[in-house]
Amino acid sequence: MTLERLVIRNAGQLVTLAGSSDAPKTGAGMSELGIIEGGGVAAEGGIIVAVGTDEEVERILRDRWGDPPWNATVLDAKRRVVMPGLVDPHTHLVFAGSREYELEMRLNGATYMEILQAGGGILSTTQATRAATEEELHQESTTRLDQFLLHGVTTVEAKSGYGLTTVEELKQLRVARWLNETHPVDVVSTFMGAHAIPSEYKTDPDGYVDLVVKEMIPRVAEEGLAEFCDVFCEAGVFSVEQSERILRTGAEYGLASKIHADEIEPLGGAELAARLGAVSADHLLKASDAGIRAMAEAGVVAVLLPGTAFFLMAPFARARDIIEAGVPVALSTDRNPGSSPTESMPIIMNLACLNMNMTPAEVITASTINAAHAIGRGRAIGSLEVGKQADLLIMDAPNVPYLQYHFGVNPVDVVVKKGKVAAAGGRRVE
Ligand SMILES: N=CN[C@@H](CCC(=O)O)C(=O)O
Ligand SMILES: [Zn+2]
Repeated sequence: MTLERLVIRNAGQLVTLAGSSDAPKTGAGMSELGIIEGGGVAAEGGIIVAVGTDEEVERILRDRWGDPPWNATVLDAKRRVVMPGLVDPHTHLVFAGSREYELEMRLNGATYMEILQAGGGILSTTQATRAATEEELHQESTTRLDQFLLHGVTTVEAKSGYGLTTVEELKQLRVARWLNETHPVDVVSTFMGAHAIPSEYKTDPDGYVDLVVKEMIPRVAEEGLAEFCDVFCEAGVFSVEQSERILRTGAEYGLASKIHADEIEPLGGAELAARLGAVSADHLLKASDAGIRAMAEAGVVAVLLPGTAFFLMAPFARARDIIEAGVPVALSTDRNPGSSPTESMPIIMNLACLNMNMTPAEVITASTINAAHAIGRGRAIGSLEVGKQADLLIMDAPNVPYLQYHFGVNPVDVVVKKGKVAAAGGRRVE
């Protein structure tokens, strides 16, 4: 059996992001993209086998495959940007329904938390998700994954958290596993039973924490359904103490910690993430200076979600302060039906640049190699280096800054997933 071969040549800018597979980029390092002008890349069996100038790649391939013709798919990048596939490290992918009516309520003055406390928000999506079959959830989520793919995302993290009973949380995670098996986009699962206090436990929140800790986490671990455990640590949802108990139990069962931290109130989620050595702390709109410093010391990745600030009409996270403090920053859509209903990482990247003052180069780092580290995949994806998975994009842009300049359109032309063309010209390729 011959392994599938792919060659991309004639990139105007080949954005490699090489050299950060062991640890995410921080500070000035976030601006180092390892660009090769006039570059090329080749893959065999889904793995990158050559990266360099076109001449270097040709030489490596002659050594490896002999004289051409090579029986390979050869793509001409036409002097455009070639870069790693985007990684989205924070989504609530698997759910049923939509919540457009809440946008109108918010425009009329209701807040996100008021809607949740009145039994709407996450709780209304929970009702819809409980009522859906696994097949229905798989179908709805496949449509979302298709959109992710067309917008250049080749790996997503997906959280549970719209089940809020043991059976329903396991159902969501099984759908995520099924999507990973059936869709070209890789799906990395996170258990987030602590996403909201379900109505049944409204008067007994600690009883719900008991259920998460004593029943849900052991079952999730037993079935091997998730790699990470996440908590919505927020005033009126899960306290710092409750969050700590849940995340420590998750860690005992082998689930690495993530946390929705300091999104609406400055509760101390960033400090907790640092104390626990969490892989990432996400949102951070209200993170304190001390929390940010502690994250830098502990090496916690900050996953910033500017789509959420934009859609909730809230002040954006302090990306500049966070980067300058030495915290590695990643970006994500936070795809969910309430606070960020988009699969477009390119739009998120535009928002990060124009509303959080991240440079075009930092935005690329945050959406590739640093995002890969935020889900424990830094050694496998997120950069174009020999031995890594051949997930890459040809963009309709002559250079990196152009990607943030020509906003509001989908800049992705070709998506290569594991060495095969998975989408081109805005359509999936089977
Ligand atoms: N903030 C908590 N969870 C999600 C929103 C989920 C929802 O509204 O359905 C978030 O990350 O923004
Ligand atoms: Zn979220």
